[in-house]
Amino acid sequence: MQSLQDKASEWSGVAAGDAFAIDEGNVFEALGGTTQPFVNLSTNFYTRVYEDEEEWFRQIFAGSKKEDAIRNQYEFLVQRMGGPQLFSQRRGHPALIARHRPFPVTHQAAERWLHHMQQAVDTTDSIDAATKTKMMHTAYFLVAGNEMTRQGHGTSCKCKHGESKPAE
Ligand code: HEM
Repeated sequence: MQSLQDKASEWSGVAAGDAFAIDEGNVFEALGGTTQPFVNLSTNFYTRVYEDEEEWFRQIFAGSKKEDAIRNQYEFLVQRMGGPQLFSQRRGHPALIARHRPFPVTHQAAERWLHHMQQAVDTTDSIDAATKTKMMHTAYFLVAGNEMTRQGHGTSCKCKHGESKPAE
């Protein structure tokens, strides 16, 4: 039987090894050991989300204040990229699948999320090119993994996430 990781690779177009490249070094330290690059990235990302021209997408985030969403995300990213455990200290275990259960994370929403994250990553100068690629690989992989744990997703992904990846 195909493992969850194999499926995530197939659906996201990202090899499992590439998805975990983020763990090869300490990204937090490599970017200077401060929260600033992650604050910049999350602010950039959520500014795009909260100003999205697509109302159906904006609505998914309507229950959260932008500043709170930014903080939740950057604290998670700092921790995931090898920095202090800011997210867990304040919010507890990340449990991202459970935390996303209240939201309609449809395939279309996942595509839109990735689109904004790609744009945010591309326009955040405090992150170097190699790290940008690694971060997006991980994001594609996570989104694919999240999708397949959702009920009712009986068909496999027909779109090629890999095609919209940044050039390497
Ligand atoms: C697939 C598309 C996704 C959608 C539509 C989505 C949507 C949301 C929404 C509506 C929230 C609540 C905002 C808040 O109050 O913090 C949220 C929170 C969050 N999301 Fe996502 N998300 C997606 C993918 C991801 C991915 C790939 C990651 C991992 C990098 C992620 C990480 C987080 C984190 C850390 C939080 C804060 C959770 C908390 O503190 O309760 N999300 N997301």
